[in-house]
Amino acid sequence: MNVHIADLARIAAAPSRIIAGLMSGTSLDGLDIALCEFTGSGLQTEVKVLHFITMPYSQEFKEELKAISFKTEVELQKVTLLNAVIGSYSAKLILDALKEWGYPSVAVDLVASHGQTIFHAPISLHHMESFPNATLQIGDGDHIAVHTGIITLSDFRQKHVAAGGEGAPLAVYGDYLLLSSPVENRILLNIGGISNFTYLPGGRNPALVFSTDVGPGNTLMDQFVQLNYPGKYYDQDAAIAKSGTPNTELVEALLAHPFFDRPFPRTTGPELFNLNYLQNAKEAIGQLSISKEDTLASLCEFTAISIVTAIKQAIGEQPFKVYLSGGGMHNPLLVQKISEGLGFALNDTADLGIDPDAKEAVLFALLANECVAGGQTDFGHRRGIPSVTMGKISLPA
Ligand SMILES: Nc1ncnc2c1ncn2[C@@H]1O[C@H](COP(=O)(O)OP(=O)(O)OP(=O)(O)O)[C@@H](O)[C@H]1O
Ligand SMILES: CC(=O)N[C@H]1[C@@H]2OC[C@@H](O2)[C@@H](O)[C@@H]1O[C@H](C)C(=O)O
Repeated sequence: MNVHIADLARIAAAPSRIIAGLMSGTSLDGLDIALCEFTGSGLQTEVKVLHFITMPYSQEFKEELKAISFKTEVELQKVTLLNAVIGSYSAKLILDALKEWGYPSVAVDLVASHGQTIFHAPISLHHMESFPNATLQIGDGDHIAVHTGIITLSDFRQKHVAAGGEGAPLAVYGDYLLLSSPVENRILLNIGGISNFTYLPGGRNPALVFSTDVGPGNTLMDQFVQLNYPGKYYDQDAAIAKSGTPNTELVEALLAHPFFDRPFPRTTGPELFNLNYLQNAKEAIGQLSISKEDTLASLCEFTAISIVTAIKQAIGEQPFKVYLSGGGMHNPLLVQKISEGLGFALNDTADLGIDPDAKEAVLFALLANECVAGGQTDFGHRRGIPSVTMGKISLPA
């Protein structure tokens, strides 16, 4: 038997596993690494996050990623090169993080790598009837396995698409196993570049849970700041948005897109929510000279309204709690507006034992744990939530 397959069988059968989960989202700002210890699988899964770090990308690397991301036309040679580079760079960042924590790489059983989404193309975006839903994450797992010596699982979204989904959101697979409650109705709201939530009705009925993207989280605000305030990456503590006033007509124009009428679950990305989207909304209302402050205040208002509307639509009249995660939970104006819209204060996933900044990296570690040591959760025959395990396995040699 191949020694690595024997190793994998041992890891799968062991009572616990150490898995490094890796996530880099649409902000292109760095690689989140969560070193996790798992025991059990399925609804018996228990996870302890041993260490978490965001390894920031250099400005140069961010620019390389930006040049090939979310555009219909890019340099194919660059995509090919970066597929290898992101893999080997991720391996270096994992080894650097392990060194910083004083944790030996031989003690890590598996790496679970999301890769970098460079284009997300559900049918609702491309509208080409002869083509399916599709999504592309690069940063090949073989490079990670070879350079770290650790068995690596990667490219989690393709199985979801192959089985009829849009390749996202995958959050439901982890949120259901780790964070659902027998009694409390929960919304787990992640505000990254794109915002998404998981609906977890109390009682843990897998046939009722789902995750959906809502629309933009930080991405429109971040893109606007990066273009208009050289040297700034985002509107820290919402200082700029707080100094402006939302333009009601602009907010309404931003909300007037058929994406917001699509049924749950729906998915999207910066391919749709970008500065052209903002420009089109300004043109639609014939107001091209709205101040920068008012534009940012409007983007914040729009983001909050789209989130509140989608949550209310999902939850109906039941009592529920909201648990936040993702970088947007550090934007005080956005959180205040969501909280006002819902009429109560919001919790975050730390209240459920998961560091909200680490949550998505933990999710991919959990998907690897299920792939190797667990199995499929049966969500029933539902659009957008195929009952599959995900991840491709790369051996180190
Ligand atoms: N103090 C703060 N004030 C305002 N916004 C903040 C603050 N801290 C973080 N943010 C927002 O969070 C963003 C980073 O969030 P995060 O890293 O979750 O995004 P992401 O990696 O793209 O997520 P995803 O993978 O879900 O797309 C920043 O770009 C900014 O918009
Ligand atoms: C295609 C893709 O990379 N989608 C991401 C993105 O970032 C947030 C949102 O859009 C979500 O759908 C997804 O990530 C999370 C981790 C998910 O799949 O649940």
